[in-house]
Amino acid sequence: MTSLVIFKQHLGKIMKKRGQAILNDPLLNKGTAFTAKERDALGLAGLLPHRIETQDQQLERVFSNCARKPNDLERYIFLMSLQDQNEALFYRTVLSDLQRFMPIIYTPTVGEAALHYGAIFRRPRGLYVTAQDRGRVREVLQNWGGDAPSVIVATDGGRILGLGDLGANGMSISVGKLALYTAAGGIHPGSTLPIVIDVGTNTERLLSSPHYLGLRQKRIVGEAYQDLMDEFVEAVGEVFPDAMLQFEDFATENAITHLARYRDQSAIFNDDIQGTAGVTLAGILAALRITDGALEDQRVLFVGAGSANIGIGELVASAIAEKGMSLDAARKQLWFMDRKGLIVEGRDAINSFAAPYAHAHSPIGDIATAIEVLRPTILIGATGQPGIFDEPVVAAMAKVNARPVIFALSNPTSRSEATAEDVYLWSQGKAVFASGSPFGPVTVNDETHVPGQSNNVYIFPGIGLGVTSCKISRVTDTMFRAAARAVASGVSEDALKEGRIFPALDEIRTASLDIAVAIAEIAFTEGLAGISRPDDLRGFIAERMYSPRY
Ligand SMILES: NC(=O)C1=CN([C@@H]2O[C@H](COP(=O)(O)OP(=O)(O)OC[C@H]3O[C@@H](n4cnc5c(N)ncnc54)[C@H](OP(=O)(O)O)[C@@H]3O)[C@@H](O)[C@H]2O)C=CC1
Ligand SMILES: CC(=O)C(=O)O
Ligand SMILES: [Mg+2]
Repeated sequence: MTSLVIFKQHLGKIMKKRGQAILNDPLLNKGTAFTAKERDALGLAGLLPHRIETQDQQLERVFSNCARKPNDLERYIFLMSLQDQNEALFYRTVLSDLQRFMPIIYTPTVGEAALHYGAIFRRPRGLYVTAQDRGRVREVLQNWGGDAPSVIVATDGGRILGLGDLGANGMSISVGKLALYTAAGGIHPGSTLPIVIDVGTNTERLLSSPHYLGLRQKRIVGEAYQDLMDEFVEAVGEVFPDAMLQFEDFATENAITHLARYRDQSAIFNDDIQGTAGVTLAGILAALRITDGALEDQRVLFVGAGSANIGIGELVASAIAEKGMSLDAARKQLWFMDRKGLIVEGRDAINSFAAPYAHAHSPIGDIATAIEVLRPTILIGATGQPGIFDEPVVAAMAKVNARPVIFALSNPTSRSEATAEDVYLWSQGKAVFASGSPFGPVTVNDETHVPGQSNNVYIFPGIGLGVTSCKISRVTDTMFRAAARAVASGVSEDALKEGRIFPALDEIRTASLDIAVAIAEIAFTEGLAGISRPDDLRGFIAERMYSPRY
């Protein structure tokens, strides 16, 4: 369902609801901004203070209240409470300054919120499907009761950011991702549905915490887990047939298994595998405009062989192969390391998904040596291990490249493989650097470098916008390559001059629209769109983007 249709539904709803029911509905509530006419027509007389405010005046109050909070976790709690009261004002706030507010509602602060979900819990949001719901998942989904969602984000909390298994606390991530679908992708907030699939947790700290709100048991595994997932996906297809389903922050093996099992059933994708791949390919393409390199000439060393890096490897290999070589040959340019060192042919304990990258080579244990031997042009970390890109690693990259490209993708900031400051300093300002969580500009030898944020937030909102606007039935890898090209081409020459290889955050809605148009074109060509191609495709999609102004 498009945002436009949802918007019309809400207009219909506001005509039906009256008085307190309107003030208690965050999708309808405007608080002190209801006009005198609206107050009379909607039975609000006496329910609000006398003074009528503009949204800008309300915004000023939000800013000053937010500024008074002692830390970002308190600002997160405050903003989530605003979202529960007045969604339009919440999104107006977030969009007024994404640079300031995105790190609060998303990484890094959302990581802290996920760690403390039970302790800071105020009110439920979304749906909680548990292992005990086996056999009645449909019924649970039907209890949603709100408007049918067009975008669902579901996690089982198996690997939240780089923070490990957080069980039911993973709900914070589903909520955070969907806030960005609305802010960055213009998906109407009334058509988003966050879900946690609570299958337990293996994290002892949570199991013994008095505040933990999830199922207090170890994770279900094997057949019991797979059966629940099958039932869940089937139930989503029946209860919410028009919804796109995004899998988020499943542990790697489950992430890869679910994607392979369900991706051909409907519009389903995995953000950590495909969204991360899209944004990183975008970053590489933009970085090559700085280094003056060609994609097919790159050698990439991936540190970490989990869902994030494997997804990136597969997309980068397919993009290199598009330049005119076989997928096998393209994969030979990509190398992977895990905790046991370089993944090479014949080594033990190689996961099946990493096997295509186990090239013939002698073993190498540490990253700096691997760089000296393999001479990668690009180094990508997705390990959740802070600081493993240390001075010898960065110096080795700077020794073998005039402009080394280094991505430290792990989130939140506390898990980043390196800080921006260290990478610029240790490479004497030569590195083209991006990170999963934001870092500020760094000046080295009087030159200021602005790190990019290589985070899938640059991809999934645009995918959602395209899929929901044009009723796209499948989300394909071709679409993620197109999304990457769309984001990379949105990076200005001025941005590149300061080392920034992603669009500025205040341009993210344009980037999402570019992606939506690009993937819709593919869907029309491949017969995957559920509508006829509008003459003005860009205008058609743009007019479906939610605006939080009253
Ligand atoms: N920026 C973005 O948009 C995104 C970032 N991420 C980030 O990526 C990170 C990883 O996610 P995911 O791939 O799912 O996680 P996994 O935990 O499945 O994978 C981590 C990988 O890192 C390896 N590793 C751990 N420690 C080291 C080490 N010291 N040296 C070399 N390799 C090591 C592990 O090796 P082994 O197999 O031997 O244990 C494993 O292969 C997370 O921190 C997450 O926040 C994820 C998605 C999007
Ligand atoms: C950004 C993201 O999806 C992650 O760190 O898991
Ligand atoms: Mg994720």
